[in-house]
Amino acid sequence: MEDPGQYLAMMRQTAPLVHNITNYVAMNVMANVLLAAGASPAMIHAREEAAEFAGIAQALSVNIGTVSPPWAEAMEAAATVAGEKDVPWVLDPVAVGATGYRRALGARLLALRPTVIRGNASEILALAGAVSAGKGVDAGESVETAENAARALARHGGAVVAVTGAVDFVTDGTRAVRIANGDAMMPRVTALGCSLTGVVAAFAAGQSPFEATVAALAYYGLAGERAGAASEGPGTFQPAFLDALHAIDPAALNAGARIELA
Ligand SMILES: Nc1ncnc2c1ncn2[C@@H]1O[C@H](COP(=O)(O)OP(=O)(O)O)[C@@H](O)[C@H]1O
Ligand SMILES: Cc1ncsc1CCOP(=O)(O)O
Ligand SMILES: [Mg+2]
Repeated sequence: MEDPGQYLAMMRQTAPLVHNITNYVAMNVMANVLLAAGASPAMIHAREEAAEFAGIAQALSVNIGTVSPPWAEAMEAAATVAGEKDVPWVLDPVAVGATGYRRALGARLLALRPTVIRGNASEILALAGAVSAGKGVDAGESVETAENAARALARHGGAVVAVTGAVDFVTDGTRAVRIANGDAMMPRVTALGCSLTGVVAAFAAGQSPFEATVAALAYYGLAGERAGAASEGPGTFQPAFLDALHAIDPAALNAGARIELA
């Protein structure tokens, strides 16, 4: 992709209102990540208002990390409205293969046709119906292992599918790319995957989902590289990562993005 920076520029210009139905662990981290990137996050999960709010947001992210039945109801209602109103929505199927409850909810959310699905390799494999070796919320497989599952999910559901890990993979079922940006410290800090899903939603607001997703992943990985170079471990990585998200501009993204056709 020639100019991922243009998608960052447009996201910042729009400063989209991103509605997130996320988990207790990610709530604060994700809101700070979205603010640092230049979006406006709102964490709203009550079933009494989630659908209404999805209709006024510019993008929605749905994350099943600490889901329980009332939240699941809110997720399904919000995703339904997003579909009706052409609000792009991104599914983060956290630990979807771990329990029958999660597998069933994952299937129901998939049927509501997310615009983008972003997960680690084990989550994408499980969502596609394969057996996976996920360890709770953490991946047990390499990204390459899930590439065929990602292609099948994308072709079947019409979503852009992003598998993240050491080298990320994104496909819309026809096109596919790999993004080599990132830092090995990122999976050692909780909620950075969840927060990435919110950033993908922000980029997808009013922009072509495949290109927006690729640009968001390169931007996020580049911020991880900068934070890794500026920190000494998981503790200092977190503030350095927020600073890097804020500091990276479109020119820096174009210079640092490592995107290749797959
Ligand atoms: N080993 C790694 N090296 C570099 N970047 C990584 C590595 N593992 C994950 N990342 C990056 O961390 C971010 C979150 O992805 P991931 O850890 O796969 O999500 P999750 O936390 O949902 O499992 C992505 O930007 C991804 O590229
Ligand atoms: C630890 C944990 N437990 C339930 S949700 C959650 C956060 C997972 O965040 P991420 O997938 O971004 O690492
Ligand atoms: Mg995750």
